[in-house]
Amino acid sequence: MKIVTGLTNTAQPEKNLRKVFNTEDLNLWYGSKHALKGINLPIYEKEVTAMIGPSGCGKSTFLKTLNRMVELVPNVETTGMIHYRNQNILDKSFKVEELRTKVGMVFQKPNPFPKSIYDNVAYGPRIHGIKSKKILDEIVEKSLRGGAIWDEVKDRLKDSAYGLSGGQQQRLCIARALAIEPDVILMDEPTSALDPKSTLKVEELIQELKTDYSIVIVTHNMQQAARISDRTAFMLNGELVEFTDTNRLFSNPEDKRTEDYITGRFG
Ligand SMILES: Nc1ncnc2c1ncn2[C@@H]1O[C@H](COP(=O)(O)OP(=O)(O)OP(=O)(O)O)[C@@H](O)[C@H]1O
Repeated sequence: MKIVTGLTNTAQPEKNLRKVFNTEDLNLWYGSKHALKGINLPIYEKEVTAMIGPSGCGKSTFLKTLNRMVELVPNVETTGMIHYRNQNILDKSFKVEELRTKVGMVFQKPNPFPKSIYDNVAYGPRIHGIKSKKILDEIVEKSLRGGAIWDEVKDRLKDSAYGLSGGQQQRLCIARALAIEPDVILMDEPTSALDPKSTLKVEELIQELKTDYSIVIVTHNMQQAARISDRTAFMLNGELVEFTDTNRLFSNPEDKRTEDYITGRFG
């Protein structure tokens, strides 16, 4: 049975890979709503991991637990463990600021700051105490190149970021995330507000970025997961139903619920 076409990625055997994150029996409640139910999920280094599943299944919630952003919502309770490179980030003694320097995030809608292109990218490094213009110039250029947008903006770095197209703004936001030299980049439906051409550019960029970064991407688009990820996690009603090599998940899923979802029977 061939369900999704265009499968090109074959993930490496898991035993050869290091984990950047590993969740153990992770549960999360929004008040009385049990949104994550006993999730055990490893995120491997320098891979693209896709999170798929129907609306409301907990994909974004899972993503936001990885940088502890979910704690900004009132009445959230989390149990279990989230290991980030062998430290439990849910441990009371763990400093969330440390995590923010290691884990960057790109959101669904491009959200540049109301600042110049240059200042958007220099923002994070400045917060981390970098003052030297020369060093900031270097970081800005390197990050914009990394975000595959340098050539388009190098002559207008002092212009407002709001003057860029939506697709350019999203690549700027990726460049802004790169400027803090993260270890992991979390992406919450990063192309859902973009046109097909910009989507393609961002997808190509994600493929390039995995050489240096570990990426977790939430996507509604199964073709996109199939195109760009090495491994895919399918969630349903707060549970992790299946997590495996993307090729395998889309061509030979183990769980009937995964098969029903990827063949479009629900969701
Ligand atoms: N701030 C919140 N307060 C209460 N419930 C919430 C909150 N955020 C999310 N939820 C609930 O938690 C569940 C998981 O939501 P989440 O946004 O993680 O799902 P999702 O799979 O990312 O959905 P979508 O694909 O629609 O973005 C849903 O039932 C949602 O209604």
